[in-house]
Amino acid sequence: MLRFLDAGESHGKMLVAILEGFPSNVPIDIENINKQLQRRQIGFGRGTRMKIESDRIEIISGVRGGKTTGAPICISIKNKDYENWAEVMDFQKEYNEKITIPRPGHADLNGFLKYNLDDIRNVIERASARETAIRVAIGAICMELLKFFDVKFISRVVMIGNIEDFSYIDSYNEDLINKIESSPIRCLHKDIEKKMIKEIQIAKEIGETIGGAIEVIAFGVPVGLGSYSFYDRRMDYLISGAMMSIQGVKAVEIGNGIKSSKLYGSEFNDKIIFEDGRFSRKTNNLGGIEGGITNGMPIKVRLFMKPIPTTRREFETFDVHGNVVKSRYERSDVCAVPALAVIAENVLAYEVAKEMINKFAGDSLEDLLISFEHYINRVNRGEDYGRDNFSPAMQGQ
Ligand SMILES: Cc1cc2nc3c(=O)[nH]c(=O)nc-3n(C[C@H](O)[C@H](O)[C@H](O)COP(=O)(O)O)c2cc1C
Ligand SMILES: C=C(O[C@@H]1CC(C(=O)O)=C[C@@H](OP(=O)(O)O)[C@H]1O)C(=O)O
Repeated sequence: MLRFLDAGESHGKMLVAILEGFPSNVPIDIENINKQLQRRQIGFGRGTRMKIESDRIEIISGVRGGKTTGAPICISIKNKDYENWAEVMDFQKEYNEKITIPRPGHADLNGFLKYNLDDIRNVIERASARETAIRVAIGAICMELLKFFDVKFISRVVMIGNIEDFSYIDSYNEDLINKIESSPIRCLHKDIEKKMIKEIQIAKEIGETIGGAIEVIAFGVPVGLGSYSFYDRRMDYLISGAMMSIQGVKAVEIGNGIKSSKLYGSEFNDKIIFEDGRFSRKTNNLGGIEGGITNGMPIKVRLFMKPIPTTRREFETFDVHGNVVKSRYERSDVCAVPALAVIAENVLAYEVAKEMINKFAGDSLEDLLISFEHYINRVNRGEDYGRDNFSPAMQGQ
């Protein structure tokens, strides 16, 4: 079973993670991981912190001679900003300037009360979305594995404030990807991109922040990941939980889930097609998941992100002692929706890789591929594919 643990504070020395259960012999090109980290950092609307950081992964264990060994993969990403925070973050010497004014919308007040702290700084440090950098690195390692199964991802921004671009993408296409990757806001259409940028600029000028939505699609995921047999094996449970755990995400839609409640069953169902010995679907309203199991269509997920909680615009609030005070502002992103798209892509890669490893259980890449090939031959059977071609265990039954 694939799993990971991560640790690290936003302004601490570094972020670290251990990924366990990853198969051996998977080539790891560190520049591919760094590319994902870099993609997460760009995007119109980010604050000054992203000018300080230039995230790069360091591999500490589990990879040797360019390939995974099957041992736990330990990775880290340095926080360059630590240099400016060494005194504040010192693990021994207490820092005297405590933060006592919680920001609504952030974890500040709840974390302060829950952990019986005397400084909101301790909440901020771990609640921060800085943690998404290491999660992207984990997902990027999973992408290195998924390449062997031809699983590919597209992510883009579909909404900023009131500006929408829900145009339909049904296939993996390099041309589309180039357009998205060259857009400062990961928007597919230039005219809409301009309007989205304008929305962010207006928010910034008035000291406000703004949210939006993204879409991520995984192409090439085979039929049969996840299961209906138990709630926590359902693919939609796994994906939506992982996506909701990303800071600022307030809603997850799988396929055209929101529209579904307005349609008749026969309009919404994705009709079954059987052609050239393969099953597929006429449409993909369900976003590639039925009964908790992938159905071979692209997995399509939309995430809706609230506006960033920290605003430059001042307001009256309460400090932790119950005194009326002015709100506190240091620095902040105005919009992080483009970054969310990249995060979601990598978070989805982890969930898909985890279920691929569950389904095609093997300790090495070669074992996984043999199991995968056997399975794909079985499910994509042509009309002449008889029972004898099933696994040896089933022959003669
Ligand atoms: C990439 C990214 C960057 C973010 N940047 C900020 C930020 O600069 N300031 C801020 O207050 N919140 C920021 N957030 C959102 C907060 O981390 C988040 O709202 C907070 O941790 C509370 O969690 P919740 O919104 O999931 O309840 C960011 C989120 C993401 C995904
Ligand atoms: C550091 C990152 O995002 C941070 C997420 C974040 C928050 O409150 O979630 C607050 C900001 O941090 P700071 O207070 O240092 O400016 C963002 O920059 C990152 O994405 O790498």
